[in-house]
Order: sequence, then C-alpha cells, then structure tokens
Amino acid sequence: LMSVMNKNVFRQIALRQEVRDYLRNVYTNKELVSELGEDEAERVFASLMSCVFHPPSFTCLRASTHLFPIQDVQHRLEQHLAQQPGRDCYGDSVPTPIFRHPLLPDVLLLPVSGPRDVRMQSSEVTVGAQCGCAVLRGAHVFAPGVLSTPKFMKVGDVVSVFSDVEGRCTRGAKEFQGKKVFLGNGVCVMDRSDIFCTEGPIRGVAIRMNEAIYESPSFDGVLPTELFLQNLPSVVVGHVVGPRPGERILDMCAAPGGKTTHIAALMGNQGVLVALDKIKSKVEKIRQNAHTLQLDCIKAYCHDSIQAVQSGKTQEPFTDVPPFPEESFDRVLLDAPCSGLGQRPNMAVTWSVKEVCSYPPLQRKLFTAVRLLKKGGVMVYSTCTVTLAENEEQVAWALKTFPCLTLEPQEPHLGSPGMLGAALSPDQLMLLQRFRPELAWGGARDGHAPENLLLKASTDTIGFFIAKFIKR
Ligand SMILES: C[S@@+](CC[C@H](N)C(=O)[O-])C[C@H]1O[C@@H](n2cnc3c(N)ncnc32)[C@H](O)[C@@H]1O
Repeated sequence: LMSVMNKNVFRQIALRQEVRDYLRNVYTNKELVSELGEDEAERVFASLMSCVFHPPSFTCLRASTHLFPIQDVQHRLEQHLAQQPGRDCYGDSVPTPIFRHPLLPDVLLLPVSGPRDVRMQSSEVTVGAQCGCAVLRGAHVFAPGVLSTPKFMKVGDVVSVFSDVEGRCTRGAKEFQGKKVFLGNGVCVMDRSDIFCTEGPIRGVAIRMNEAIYESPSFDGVLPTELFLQNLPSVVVGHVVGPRPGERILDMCAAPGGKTTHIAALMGNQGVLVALDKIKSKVEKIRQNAHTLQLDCIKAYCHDSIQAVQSGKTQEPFTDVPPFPEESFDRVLLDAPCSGLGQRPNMAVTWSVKEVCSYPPLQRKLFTAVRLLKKGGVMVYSTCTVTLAENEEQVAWALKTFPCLTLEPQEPHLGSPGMLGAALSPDQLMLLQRFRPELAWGGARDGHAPENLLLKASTDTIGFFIAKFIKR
C-alpha cells in the first residue's frame, strides 16, 4: 500500500494549465518536431515534467581549493559523514560514498538515494513548498517552514512530513487536506507551541528527518569554510568564465554569491571581482559568503546592473564602485534573473504565463554587460530555466543586436548542445551548453550501473543554460 501511495504522489510538477501548454509548445516547436518527430518530442516533454519533480541523483559540493587541497577536504568530509551514515533503498545503514568529478577539479559528489518506500505515520505535519524541496535534498525541517502540525504535537513525537503543493495551507493550522506530497518521517525536536506561539522570528530545526523519501546527508553549517553546496551546472559556469589572477571581473547578478565566490577562488583571490545585486539584504549574503570563504578580492554593492554604465562622455577613471566607465572589465558574468523552471526538485510553480514571459525583456536590459566589457573580453550568460525565450532566443537576439559578440567554445562542456527552435545554426548550437535532465531521465526508480555514475552526475542535474561570448 505504501509503495502505491508513494508512486501516486510522486508524479509530475504541478503547473497552471497555461504554463504547461506554453512549455509544451516550446518542446514541440516546428524545428524540434521535424528533427525528432512528434512522438519523441512529446516523450521528451513528458520526461521533463516528471524529472523536475525529483531531486538530481547527486549532491554537488564545491571544495575551497583556494584554501585547502581537495584530498584534505574530502578527508574531513569523510570524517563528518562517518557520524551520519546514509540508508540504502532497503533502509539499511550504509556509509555515504564521496566521488570526485574527473573534469571538475573542485567538485565532490555524494549520491542521493531514493525514492524509497516509507510507511506513513498517523500524525501529519505540513511544510511550505520551499522547505519541502530542501527536505527532498537532504535538509531537516526548519521551524519557519512549518505550516500545520497536530494540536498536541510534542518533542519526541514521530510524524509524517508533507509538502503543501499549491500554497493553500495557512500557518498554524492543525491539519491540511489540500494537495500535498509525502516527504518522509521525522522526530519532533520542538513542541507545536515552540513553533507557533513564540514572540519574534522563530529559528532552528523543528523536525529531524530520519526516514526521508530521498536520502542525502544534511549540510547545514557543515565545514562552512571547506565546502559550498552548489548545483553542478553552476560550478561549470565558474570554469567557463575562465577567470585569471589579477583580472578585473564583474558579476552583474551576484546574490547570494555562489558563482562570485567560485570565480574569486579561481582568481586565487587576486584582482578585483565586483559583485552587484539590486536587493540590499541579498548583498549582505554575498559579503558573508565572501568572508566565510576568505575571499577579500570580492567588492559587493547594492546596485541595479541595468544602470551600471557611467553616463555622459567624460568618464571617471575606474574605481571598484558602480557605475563604471565603458570597457572596464576583462570578464563579465550575467547569471540572469529567470523563470527558474529548471530547478529540481520542484513540486509546483504557481506562476502565470505572463510572469514567465516577464523575464526576457529584463534579461535584454541586462546586456548592458556588453558595454562594460573590454574588447577581447569574455562574457558568460547563464540561466537556470528551460524556455527558449530566455536561452537560445536571447543568444540569437544578442548576436544580431551586438555584432561585436561572437560565440565561443566552452570548457568544460558537459551538457547537451543548445535546443532547436531559435533558428540558430548547428555550429552555433554546438557552442552552447544546455543541461537537459529530461534526456537522461528514465524514471525515478531508474537503476544505474556503477560505471555510469559520473555520467549520471553530469546529466541528471538541474535544467540550466550557458552561452559564452567574446567581444571583438
Ligand atoms: C539567478 S540569481 C543569481 C544567483 C547568483 N549568481 C549565484 O550564483 O549565487 C539572480 C539575481 O539577480 C538579481 N537581480 C535581478 N535584477 C537585477 C538587476 N537589475 N540588477 C542587479 N541584480 C539583479 C536578483 O536579486 C537575484 O539575486
């Protein structure tokens, strides 16, 4: 019975019908259908809808190789994991193996096991979708994420944890009958009253997960100077930018600083890396991450990157404070705000098509990046979404609008080529890198041979897009 229940709830991402139709049109566009045929294009789309619901099959950790040799970081991580062994699909305790990636010298990979069948308890706790996604990636339940608990829930109670898929559960409810997904079981470390009846903001773990549908070690506050939790395609971005010590680099949309800190580490903390974000509280997060990882070449500012070029003819000499004179930077990263539809796991997106389609105009405005780049400089554009309008179509637009830009090969290139549908040539598509988990997806219970593990780690990722340009 439990097995049947898990399979029923673990189906597909919940989207508004209009967004599903929009995406379906993207994945069955004319160019694609004439290449693949209609049935195959439909199959790939169905695969996308299913795979984004589930977490990638590896947790990716970036090691601080600017501070420690990777072997040392791996050793410390092994020692940490020895204290919290994982479970296999039968529920037996096993040590979590750590893999190195052959093409990414600063990456450590931990396999995620699951989904496994877990017996539901009679006591139910409901958490918000964001908290639910974190639980599917190995986190415990933190108190701010809890929405409903049984009336008399006490420390030590064993409860089943569900994620509210549609954002309908009210905080403080005693039960929830809406659309929800079972995430596993845990033990309460807070009473209901600790969660809901306290003055001021509530912090800390409320439920310690001990039988999650997907098992992965929890990394909250673990080895913070040695490790940074980051999706594999995002680590690829840092390498594709190709920073060198002593350069002047701009990260246009930087918070919370995952890619900024990686680029600074690859610069050996030498040079200037300006990190901009338009949200003040997020800029503080970049500074905290830079401080934790001991990277003082990062200069973070709260600034709208659309306004990052100095106006007027007489331009001030370069300081690291925005706005900047034209042609100030050796490299620019535009990791653009996007519709985020490649994120995994993702149980539900409540957005309308209008909201999804609001991103391309904003992304185009952020191509002020081109003016800030020196001649011969490198610009990388990336998103964590799967639409053509935010990816290949932006590349086609940029090549037409800025004749000084040419596409460049990317190193490493672990993803697929760009997707058909934006009238780019086969050679141009080959220069793009699109991470397409739907192509590797054989269902949540797809077993994989040990020799294919690393291929799986590079393909069963979040959906992601990278383009690299040079300004001639
Ligand atoms: C995809 S996230 C960046 C993730 C980040 N690069 C990382 O790897 O940690 C996009 C960011 O762009 C910021 N943003 C959106 N519009 C912006 C603008 N006009 N200027 C600067 N930042 C902007 C958002 O606040 C958000 O933090």
